Formats: sequence, structure tokens, C-alpha cells
Amino acid sequence: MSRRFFVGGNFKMNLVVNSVTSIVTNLNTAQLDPSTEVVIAPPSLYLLLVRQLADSKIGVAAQNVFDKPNGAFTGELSVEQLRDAHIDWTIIGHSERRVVLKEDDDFVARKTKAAIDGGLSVILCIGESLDEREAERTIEIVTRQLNAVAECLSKNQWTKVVIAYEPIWAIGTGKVATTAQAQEAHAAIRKWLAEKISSESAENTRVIYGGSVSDGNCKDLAKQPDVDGFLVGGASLKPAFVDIVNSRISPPM
Ligand SMILES: O=C[C@H](O)COP(=O)(O)O
Repeated sequence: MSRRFFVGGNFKMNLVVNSVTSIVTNLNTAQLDPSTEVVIAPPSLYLLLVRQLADSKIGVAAQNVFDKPNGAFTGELSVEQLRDAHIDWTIIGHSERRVVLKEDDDFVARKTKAAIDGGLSVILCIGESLDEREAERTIEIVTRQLNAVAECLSKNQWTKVVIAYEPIWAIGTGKVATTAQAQEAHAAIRKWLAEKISSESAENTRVIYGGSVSDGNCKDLAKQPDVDGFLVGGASLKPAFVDIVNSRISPPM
């Protein structure tokens, strides 16, 4: 399999200068599986600091970006500003922004296009609510979310996207999807890539899982054939993050 395992740490609206410095310093000195791509997403206030502190092997992501190039958009950051700060990644469409800040599929798609056109790589978050899962609408919902982005992107741009499948009911709840639930959704997303985008994209676009990933459940999830990594929230603030990055290597005897 040619897809490089990917582990993102989404710090969300947590940490202050001292704690963010200590987390990044610890990551710099930790033994991280070199075959795993690691990208951390601090609050925007700390992007410059984290980019300066973090070892070059650790990628840095914004948690969001705006779809306009510049202008009177109070509180927003542009793609150009992120690039200027040597930030190569952004998360887009996290459910906390979709639900709390009412970002719809079209806005998420426009931001994804602006980010990729401007040279960023994107961690594109999709996922269903508990009601939607119970109504067996998971595939319908993630397909709708992906179709909106597919309307905006050219087929070859999907290599710049990491799709993060994050069932909303599993985020921050301690209620992780079972390995079977995760694999089923990921396989459906890969099928969508094959049918809607290209066989090349189905082969190369990474589909990662997010939602209560911990050092206790990551190994089994990582064994699933269509799980190419994780987007980690709460556990990315803890030493357990290193174990999640290293989830595909056995602990020393
Ligand atoms: O972006 C990360 C996800 O929202 C998962 O968060 P969590 O690991 O705290 O459940």
C-alpha cells in the first residue's frame, strides 16, 4: 500500500504559550515512527510559535482558513497569510465549525478550493450525527459532504486532501467507533473516491479516522485496511499522542 500513515493532532481551543511549548518540545525529542506523517494544529494565535519550535519533520496546520484572499473579514485568516507563515496544512469542515458555527457544505467546499488553489494541503473533515447514524444515513451524509467538495475541485487536487471521517457522536465523548464501523465508513469513502474521482485517487488519497482515538484503541483501528491514520483531539494534548503516532509499531520487548 502506497499511502503514508497520517496522524494529526488537533489542539482545538486549548493550551497557552507554556503548555503549547512543552507539548511541541516533547514531540521534537520523542521517537516518532518515521513512516508516519505527523501534523499538529494549534490555535491560530500559536501557529507562528509552533512552526518555529517544531522540528521540520512535524507539519503544522491551521484549524481553519477563509475562502477570500484578503479584505474586510474581521477575525479570519487567508491562505496567503498561512503560506507566508510557512504553514502547509489546514483543517477544514470540522464538525465543531459545521455545527457550532453553522458552516454549510458549500462554504466548506469553497474554503477547500481556496486552500488547495493557494498551495495548502487540507484535512477535510466529514461525518454524521448520532441521529443520522441511527437512521442508517451515514453513507448518504458523508457522500453529500464529499460531493459538495468534488463540485469545486479538479480530480487531480484530491491528492492534496486527507479526508478525516469523524462521526460526531464519537468526538470528545469517549465513545469510539468500533473497528467495523470505522472500516465500513472508510471503505465507502474509498469507493466514492474510485467512482466519483479516479482510481488513482482511491489508491492515494488518505482517509483517516477521528473521534475519541486513544493509546488504548489506536492499534486495532490502525489495522483496518482503509484506515490510513487518525485525527486526534483530546489525546493530542497528552503523552499518549506519541503512542498513537507509533500505533503501527510494536512496543519494545
Ligand atoms: O479533530 C479531532 C476530533 O474532533 C476528535 O476529537 P477527540 O479525539 O477529542 O474525540
